[in-house]
Amino acid sequence: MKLINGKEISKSIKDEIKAEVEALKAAGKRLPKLVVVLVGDNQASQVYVRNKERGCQYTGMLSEIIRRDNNCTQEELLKIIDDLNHDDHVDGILVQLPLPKQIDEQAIIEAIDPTKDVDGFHPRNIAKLFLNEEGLVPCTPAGMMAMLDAIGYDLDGKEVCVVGRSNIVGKPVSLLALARNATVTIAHSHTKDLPKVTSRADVLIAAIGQPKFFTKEYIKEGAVVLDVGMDRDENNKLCGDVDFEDVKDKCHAITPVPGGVGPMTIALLLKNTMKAYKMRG
Ligand SMILES: Nc1nc2c(c(=O)[nH]1)N[C@@H](CN(C=O)c1ccc(C(=O)N[C@@H](CCC(=O)O)C(=O)O)cc1)CN2
Repeated sequence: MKLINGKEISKSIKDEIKAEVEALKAAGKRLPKLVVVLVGDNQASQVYVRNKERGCQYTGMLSEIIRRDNNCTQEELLKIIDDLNHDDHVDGILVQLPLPKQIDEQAIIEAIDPTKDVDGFHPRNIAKLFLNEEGLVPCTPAGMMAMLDAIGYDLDGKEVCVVGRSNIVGKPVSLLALARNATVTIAHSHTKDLPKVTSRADVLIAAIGQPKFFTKEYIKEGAVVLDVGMDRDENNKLCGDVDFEDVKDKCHAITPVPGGVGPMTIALLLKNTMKAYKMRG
């Protein structure tokens, strides 16, 4: 079994970005800037946002975090986004999800200038992904493709099963796999006989948010398993959707949690910020 090390792969992506930022600095150019908006006090979101800030610091990119409490209104947030859209020093805008219930997430996503939408969630960027056009691609799905590239795994003609149909992960990663000529199945909570469906897959992408759900009867011998889960086990320890210990000897390659897909999300966010900077000229 090959362990797909997200920490290592993400570091090499961050090092490439760092070199690009150093070249910009040496040329006396303006540096790329990411602004993250964090609303509320979700503990996990605080960690992810801190990691995003650290990622920017590592590469030398500029970053700013705008924090608002749980009572922030939709109007207040829309005003923040409008200001950032018009700020020429800002290349990337990211609103950390989830948002408090009084705020309509989709309205917020749609308010972000698509050229600064480094999450790749704006309908215009989703349309580009759908049409296989160049745009800003959601970070977690793009991170998984970068992991497959890093281990030299070609999706052409392979059976990929994505379990989970979220707008952030399941749907976009299915489109990316399709663009690489994979045969894609999207399974979800209404899928009948899930083990039969998943055990046909050369690549299983687990994105359902249920701790250690996927045991070895769900896995094809020699499969590649990408675990997007960020769950807590019975001892409150961080784990994925896949029962790593149970499946590891059946896989060709597998991502751990932590240290797998998560760090790739951050690296691809930095890559998108650099891309947005370059696109804006
Ligand atoms: N606006 C967005 N919100 C959210 C996204 C997103 O892509 N854009 N995705 C997730 C959370 N997320 C990024 O924001 C994210 C999740 C996990 C990690 C990560 O590095 N995880 C570590 C473990 C961290 C820990 O100790 O808890 C790992 O897997 O090794 C990075 C980013 C929802 N919201």
